[in-house]
Amino acid sequence: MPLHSAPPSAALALSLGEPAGIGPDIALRAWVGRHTLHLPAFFVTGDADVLRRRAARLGLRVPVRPCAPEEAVRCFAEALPVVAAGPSATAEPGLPDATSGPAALAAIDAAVRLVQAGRAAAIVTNPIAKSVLYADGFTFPGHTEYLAHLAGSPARQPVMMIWSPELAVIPATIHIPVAEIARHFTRELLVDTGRIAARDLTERFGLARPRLAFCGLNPHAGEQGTIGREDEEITRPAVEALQREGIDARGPFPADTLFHARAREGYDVVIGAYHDQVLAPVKMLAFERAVNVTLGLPFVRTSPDHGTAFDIAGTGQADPSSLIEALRLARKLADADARRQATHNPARAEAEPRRAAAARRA
Ligand SMILES: NC(=O)C1=CN([C@@H]2O[C@H](COP(=O)(O)OP(=O)(O)OC[C@H]3O[C@@H](n4cnc5c(N)ncnc54)[C@H](O)[C@@H]3O)[C@@H](O)[C@H]2O)C=CC1
Ligand SMILES: NCC(=O)COP(=O)(O)O
Repeated sequence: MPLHSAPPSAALALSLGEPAGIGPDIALRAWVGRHTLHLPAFFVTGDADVLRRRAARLGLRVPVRPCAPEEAVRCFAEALPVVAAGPSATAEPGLPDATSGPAALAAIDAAVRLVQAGRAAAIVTNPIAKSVLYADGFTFPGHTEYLAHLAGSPARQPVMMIWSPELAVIPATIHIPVAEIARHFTRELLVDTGRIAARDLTERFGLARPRLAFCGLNPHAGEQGTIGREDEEITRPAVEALQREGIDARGPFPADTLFHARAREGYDVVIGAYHDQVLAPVKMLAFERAVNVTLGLPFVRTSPDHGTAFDIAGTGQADPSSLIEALRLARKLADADARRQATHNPARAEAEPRRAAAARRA
């Protein structure tokens, strides 16, 4: 899939997220800390009034300024740039309402359109409440699958990685009921996931030969097939298939002994069978620093590792650290994509600013 890359001067697009969640709180607090934290410039896509109301409630003096994406870098020093998108949202903090879903979705759609047009360097998404969107008829499990759909990704399954300096993990199956995990846990899924992880960790994260550790589905990785056959019949053949392609895949390993400090020195990322098997360890180790990254997309997308935290929205207790790390990582990965594109295709890289200008005029 060709990469979308914006001129290095383009800002990051941050989607508003669920208007009743902590997305507005952490966006405002990140902007307040922009100078001391040396944050890359970003603009929010969504309803500017949500941010104005939240700033007033939190007692934050943040000038919220509607602008075009191209003005965001210049504007960022003195105001929080907002690119208007979608309908007004009326939800109070902690209380999503009927305007929540459409507003959250429009903010994501706008961010994607802008990155695809080369008008944003990458997208960072604030948390959405899945149940609120499902109630509104949203048919994708989460951002990960929705973004892959918008990007026209050919992958059988988009890849979610939660990355932190301490530990990086990928759940092979994502937001599905536990009762359905075994049915979705296939050799093809693991091989596809391993390939996408190996490619993005090499090309975007700069690891020469990423080491992928596969978790077993069963206790003790099945104990040679005596506690469930899946790890002998699915996980091991998937690891061997990846090894034949030259990918450094290892396992299956029992999940219970894969996350202690010495074990973590033996791999770059864990590919687990299901969501909680691998997200619980990384959130325990690095809740404030971990970042959700979607792998295999033609543009960069990161997100804080946490959710909408309705219990503390609008109270001033929301910690913006994970969003700050998500902004930093998005900038780093987008710059890596732009450098790679310039190396592999200098003519295209040179034409990119003209293409983006044409897209703006269109
Ligand atoms: N990327 C996304 O869009 C994500 C969305 N979600 C959604 O979030 C909603 C709530 O999910 P929960 O499981 O309750 O997880 P949550 O992460 O929203 O909250 C769990 C606990 O951590 C606290 N917390 C979370 N972020 C915090 C922060 N930045 N600073 C201080 N405390 C924080 C909350 O107050 C709560 O006590 C769900 O609807 C879920 O679908 C969950 C994870 C990621
Ligand atoms: N638990 C992670 C999560 O819910 C994030 O999902 P996504 O919206 O990034 O697909």
